[in-house]
Amino acid sequence: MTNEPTRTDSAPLLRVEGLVKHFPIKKGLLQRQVGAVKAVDGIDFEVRRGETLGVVGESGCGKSTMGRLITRLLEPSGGKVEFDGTDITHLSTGGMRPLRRDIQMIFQDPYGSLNPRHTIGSIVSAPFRLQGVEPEGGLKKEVQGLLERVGLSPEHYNRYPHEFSGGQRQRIGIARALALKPRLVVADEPVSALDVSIQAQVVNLLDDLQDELGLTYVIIAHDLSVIRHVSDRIAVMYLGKIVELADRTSLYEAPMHPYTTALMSAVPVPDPRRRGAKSERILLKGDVPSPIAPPSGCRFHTRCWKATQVCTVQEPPLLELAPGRRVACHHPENAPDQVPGDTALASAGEAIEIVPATKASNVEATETGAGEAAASGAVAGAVASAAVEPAVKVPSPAKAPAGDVTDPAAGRETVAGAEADAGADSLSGAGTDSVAGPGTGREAAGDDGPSEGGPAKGA
Ligand SMILES: Nc1ncnc2c1ncn2[C@@H]1O[C@H](COP(=O)(O)OP(=O)(O)OP(=O)(O)O)[C@@H](O)[C@H]1O
Repeated sequence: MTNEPTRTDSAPLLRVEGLVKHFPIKKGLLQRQVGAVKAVDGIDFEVRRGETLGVVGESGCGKSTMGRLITRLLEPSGGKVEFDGTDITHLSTGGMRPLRRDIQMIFQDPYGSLNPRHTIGSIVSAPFRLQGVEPEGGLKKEVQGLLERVGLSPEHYNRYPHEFSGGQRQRIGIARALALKPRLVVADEPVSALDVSIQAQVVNLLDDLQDELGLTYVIIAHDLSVIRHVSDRIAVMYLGKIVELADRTSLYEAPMHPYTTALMSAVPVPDPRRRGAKSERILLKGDVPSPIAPPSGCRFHTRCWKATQVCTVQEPPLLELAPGRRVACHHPENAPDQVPGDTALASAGEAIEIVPATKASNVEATETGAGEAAASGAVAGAVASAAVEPAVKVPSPAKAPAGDVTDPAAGRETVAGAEADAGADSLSGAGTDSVAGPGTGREAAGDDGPSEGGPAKGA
């Protein structure tokens, strides 16, 4: 069943160079452009065949926009997207149509992305209709086979989305995305709208399908426990930039970018016997700056405890500081300082607060609802024995109380959001079913079909 690569195995399936997406901000009667939201601001990476690239970062850092750019649901403002050697950056709707079979997207909100008036059979068979594909044994048989493959019953063919639990609806979305045997699947927060008890099942299903179908994944998530479980390599994003790109083990064991270090210190330890091993967490103070006017130099310098003068004026390039590890930082952790002896910023000492991990977990639990539960319960439960404990080098503590890390989602309304691309045609399936934006509602744990008990990736 594995899809055959059409080019040499060593060439990446997806290559992204200098990718940019600026959403124009328009004002007044004449709708003059007065600025831009720099959602994605020059990123480079590649995705190898058969791997899972995890993309992580705080809300508003541009993860979803990046996902929509590489699936060409959005038209890039600059840079290049190459899929299997073909430049798809500015392909028209018609030009993209044949590639829709190969590139699919799974969305966060399993309910909003399924048309409530269509039966499951009609939803999952939409990609075949849109692409004019007639499966060998007939459409119904093929769709029922797909339903079975994602852990649903073929009898569900004539039912409607509202009859299913959140986890089951996400399985339907996955069946639709996989209908035409794509080669690249971009999943945007595929489990974050699900109850934590269901998350592990869906993550394991994605894992199994990857092995079975030879899929390449880009999985976008803000939950580091989910990312740790699914990814081979991980890209960490901050304010429209990739600040670190590394294999999973290196990233979790010895993060190099201070932002990654702070993120990793927040990862709960799933094994209760090892909880004591992690005693401190780095809380970043201050808000994420606005992507309309990001800070000069290194975008993270306003919240970084290692920031020096050079960080305010010179943007650090994403450099390979160790084999397979790219980092954009003048003063990385676990690597030689790139600008030794530079004068520290006065604000650096106040940038963070070090708190005991247990207190921090409580804060997180009340703020996000399920942070630790997700890790220790469902998803990371599957990898508990293989959990990597991040080595957090604790810098000198600051004194003032921690501020919230907030969503910079500035001015989404004020912006010409509708620019969101007439040019971007719908993904197959999503073309007939409405695709909602990120959902927030958590689904109650319901009957979620057979549970998956697949082994954890790399465990
Ligand atoms: N259509 C749009 N028009 C204008 N601004 C947008 C649009 N889509 C996203 N943005 C802005 O671009 C920035 C990046 O948003 P994006 O959704 O990509 O971030 P994210 O990391 O996926 O966050 P989240 O996890 O909250 O979805 C945000 O400031 C957001 O407000």
